[in-house]
Amino acid sequence: MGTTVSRSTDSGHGGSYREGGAQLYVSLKMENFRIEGDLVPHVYGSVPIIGSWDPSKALSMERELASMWELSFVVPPDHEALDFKFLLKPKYGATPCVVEEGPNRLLTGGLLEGDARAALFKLTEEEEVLECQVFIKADIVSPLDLAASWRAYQENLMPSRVRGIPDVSINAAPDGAVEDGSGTHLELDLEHYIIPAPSASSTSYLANRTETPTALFQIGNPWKSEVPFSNSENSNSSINGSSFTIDIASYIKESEVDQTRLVPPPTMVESKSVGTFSSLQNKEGQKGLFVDRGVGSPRLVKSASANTLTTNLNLDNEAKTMPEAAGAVAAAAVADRMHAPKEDRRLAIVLVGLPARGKTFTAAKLTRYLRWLGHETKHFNVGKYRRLKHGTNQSADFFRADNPEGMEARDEVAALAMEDMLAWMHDGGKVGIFDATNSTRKRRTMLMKMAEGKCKVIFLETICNDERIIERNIRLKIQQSPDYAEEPDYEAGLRDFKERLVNYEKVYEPVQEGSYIKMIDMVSGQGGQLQVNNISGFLPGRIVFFLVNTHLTPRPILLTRHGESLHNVRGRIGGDTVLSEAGELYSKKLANFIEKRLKSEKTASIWTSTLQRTILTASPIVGFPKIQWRALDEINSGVCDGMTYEEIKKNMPEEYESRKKDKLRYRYPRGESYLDVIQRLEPVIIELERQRAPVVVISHQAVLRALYAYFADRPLREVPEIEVPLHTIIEIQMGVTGVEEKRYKLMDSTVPH
Ligand SMILES: Nc1ncnc2c1ncn2[C@@H]1O[C@H](COP(=O)(O)OP(=O)(O)O)[C@@H](O)[C@H]1O
Ligand SMILES: O=P(O)(O)OC[C@H]1O[C@@](CO)(OP(=O)(O)O)[C@@H](O)[C@@H]1O
Repeated sequence: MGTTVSRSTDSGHGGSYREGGAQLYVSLKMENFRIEGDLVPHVYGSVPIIGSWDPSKALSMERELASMWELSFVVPPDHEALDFKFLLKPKYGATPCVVEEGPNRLLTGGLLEGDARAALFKLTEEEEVLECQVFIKADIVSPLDLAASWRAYQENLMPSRVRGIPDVSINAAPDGAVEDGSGTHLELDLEHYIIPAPSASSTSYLANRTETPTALFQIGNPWKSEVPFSNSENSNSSINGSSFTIDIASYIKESEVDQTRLVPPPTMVESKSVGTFSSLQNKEGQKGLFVDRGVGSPRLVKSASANTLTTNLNLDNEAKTMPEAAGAVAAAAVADRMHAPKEDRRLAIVLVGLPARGKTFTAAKLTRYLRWLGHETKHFNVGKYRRLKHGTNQSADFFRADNPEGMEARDEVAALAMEDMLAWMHDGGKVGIFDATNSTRKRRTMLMKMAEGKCKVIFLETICNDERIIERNIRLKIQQSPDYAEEPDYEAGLRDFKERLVNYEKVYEPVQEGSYIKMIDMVSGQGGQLQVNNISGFLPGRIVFFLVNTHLTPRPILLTRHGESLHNVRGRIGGDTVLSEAGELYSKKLANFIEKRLKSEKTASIWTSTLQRTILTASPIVGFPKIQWRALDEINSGVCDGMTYEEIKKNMPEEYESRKKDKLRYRYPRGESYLDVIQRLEPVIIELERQRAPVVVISHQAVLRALYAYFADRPLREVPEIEVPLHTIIEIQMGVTGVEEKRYKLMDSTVPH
């Protein structure tokens, strides 16, 4: 038995690895079949992360395979040399504690000094010696490597695990049609396979699904309402105990005289990337710098179940709701909370635009995206406030700029909605989306003043110059808006709405002030432009990136799990097994279904994961390019991979219970959590938004739950329980009214999962 030592020489960092903040990444493995009972291999040594020579603070290695134990950690940059030793002791006890024989092992500048040797443990007085093979790998990694997302590290750049199948492939159509298992051609009547979709149709009027006005239900003068707010620097506020009074009338008045203050010169767009270092505390209460790389880091990061990941930064109450350790989101939030000015930690996206320009549509979509990514977001629709306070039957006159009562009433409801939004942010809300026309500079100035010192404001203006699209939008509005629900005469409604539009057009002032994003003719996904001014920061950057990729071209997205796999039959999770007989039959039925469903489409693509069961499910599909995405791989169940749920319950009861308690945040040791999965799926969502042709996604249960939650606008907490049965296709129809869903069940599944 011996020891293997390696040090990456091609890391490209050159010179001293301390330069540029590069750090030492150490991966240790120990192999022996005879380590049993309570004894678990540990590592302890000269740096705090491995206990500073205190055996009780030694880091425990994790079982990777039956006979292989593993531990990786990153040494903080202020430690030149690392002395360490292996020891055996119980995971949660101090004795017995058997330290390996021989001198300390010394790593200097990433190189192991002295002889490579096996670890020898004297287990008994009678000199019984246990010899373990040891593998030591040290690597110099730059902070960027560590901080970058799962995509960046070599583990994820490995080629597909399914040998012989290229990442992109296309099967030519064979002579004759796809056959089913019995050899006869499947004549599919698609309608025959439709089953009811579980979620309510999302075509209902989007504004109805926005926040319920709170300010409207407060007693007293609506122009003077109490908002619990601590910031008292605003000249329009007066302190009253811990609450603070906003005098809305004075905001409006003041904004009439002071309109030039908010016009900074246009600046370049700045996009910042952030690292993912976070100071974490482990179960035993030891402090150490573990590196939270979010997803896909099974080799790099010490096992970390959800309950071991608690930030010890004493941040504000946002920390309660922030999905910890959710990769980029958590990293950005930590960085923002530590470095950004207080008001920049909350973001108000204020919509601007004439009626029927897609403001509510865009606001709802952005809300859905940000919530899905884990940012607490709410959509405040001023129209809803107006309808509640003034009824649904206001005529076009109400919207005339020379109608003082109408103007006052409209400003009032806008201010009330803004007030609700700011109060919500004060209670921990992160992103408020403020949806109204806000089409004059005076109104925007009022909103800016209200938000001063409390949140960052970005205007999001939707502009459309295509008369045909405007006409279509107007007709959609008449059909959907509660403003015309009681108007029996469609043409009269149309005339009134057009008159309302003219009233707005007369006083419309496009945004030229503050930070803004302008979406100009961005409906088709081709042409059009997105202009940005004075935008910086992680979240605004993501928002711009999201918006630039969205469009309204109608197309279906078909989501399906792979056909039943051998592991499904045995009730085992994860793995990379082939299909069962039933699974193979499904793959043929699916090919048949897709052939028929996408018959009239000029192009389409089939996306699979890199696991055999999805690739095999796609294999009978012909004529469409197939693309393998590693991001579509099933949730990584780490050390539980290949086990049944019963086995996990029996052998790792703590893990089983932790998952049961919080399935969304629970991270399998050396694997992923649902939140991790969501983070790694973000590029998939962006690409699904950007595609204009149909896409068929053949993936896995956990991944499809996460994708489906985005389209169906389901809250994160529900994600791990969403039903995604085998042998069923979920069709998401993207289009001008939003997202609609249909389900087709092609065959029964023989197993519950
Ligand atoms: N960027 C856009 N430009 C033009 N029309 C859009 C845009 N985004 C969505 N739409 C379309 O506009 C229709 C009406 O949108 P809605 O959000 O109700 O308008 P608004 O809130 O501006 O009155 C939507 O159903 C959608 O089809
Ligand atoms: O999060 P839970 O409910 O465990 O579901 C995810 C599990 O679904 C499974 C089946 O049990 O997906 P898949 O069918 O893709 O194999 C497991 O591999 C995976 O771990």
